[in-house]
Amino acid sequence: MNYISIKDIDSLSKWVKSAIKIKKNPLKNKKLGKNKTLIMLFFNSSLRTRLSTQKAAINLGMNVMVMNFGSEGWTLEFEDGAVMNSGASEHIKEAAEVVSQYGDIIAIRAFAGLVDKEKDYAETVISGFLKHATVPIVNMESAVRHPLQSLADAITMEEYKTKHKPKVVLSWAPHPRALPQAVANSFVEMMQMQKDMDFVITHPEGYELSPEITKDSKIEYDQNKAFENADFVYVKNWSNFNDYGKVTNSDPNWTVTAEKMALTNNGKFMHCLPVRRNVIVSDEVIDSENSIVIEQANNRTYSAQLVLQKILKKL
Ligand SMILES: CCC[C@H](NC(C)=O)C(=O)O
Ligand SMILES: NC(=O)OP(=O)(O)O
Repeated sequence: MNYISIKDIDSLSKWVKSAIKIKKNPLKNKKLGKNKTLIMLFFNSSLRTRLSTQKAAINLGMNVMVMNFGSEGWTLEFEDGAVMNSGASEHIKEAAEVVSQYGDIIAIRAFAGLVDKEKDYAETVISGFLKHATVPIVNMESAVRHPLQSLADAITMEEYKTKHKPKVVLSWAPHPRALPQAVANSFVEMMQMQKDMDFVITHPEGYELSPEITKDSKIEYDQNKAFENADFVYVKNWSNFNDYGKVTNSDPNWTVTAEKMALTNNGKFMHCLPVRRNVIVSDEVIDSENSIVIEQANNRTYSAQLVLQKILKKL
């Protein structure tokens, strides 16, 4: 069993309930991971994913090995049959097979390069590990998806929802750097699995996410209209998908302010973090009692722990 996409989950509602049960007694399965090793490979930076996933493994009694592959590992070649006479020192085939011998589960973070859309959306890096590794793979944010985040997001909304069918908004907000679409993509895919939620995506025209992700999800180009009566406002920047990897809009009118949150139904503010204060969201909003970003980050441990537990039980 791998965990690459939120769509690897057979029943989101059952997984969310299981995660909340784990949260109530996180050391219940402390022996499950005894003498099993989680290897975590980071091609990019992390705070929450690294610490919460390691904490989850510790809660299950696992050994953990972490490597900053991006700065400490060899440059990898992912193309089969490549003549390796330029930058790459090692082929993914050897790297994945060798790492598989050192651990029982491999978790990988490898962000989108935001240069070659085809390469990114082919999930080249994590697909290379999936193809050549001989142990289960967990996605800690790939080019296209961040399923540990979106499972934690689902857990958080379950904990905080106050009505049967809450309105949930995914809102773009400006950012000075080009960021991946992965978090937004996974949030959309998770929302499409929700049975009783009213979901809308809002972003400037031209900032549409991949249609293969959004499918028939509702898109509203007027942010204020999207915020009306919302119960959850999930905010995330992403770089342009159509003009791939570019920052073509940095309009501060999309920054989430108290005035915008006043349009909601006393809505909760959510963000995966890290967040650029007073660019993505005002201090007033993120410091308000309606902001649940810290508990949302806490739930990353239980999201990861449920995934690791399910994989361990199948080893
Ligand atoms: C969890 C978010 C990771 C990353 N954020 C940054 C700042 O690179 C992103 O936007 O995908
Ligand atoms: N939300 C999230 O994945 O945070 P990090 O990038 O700090 O791991």
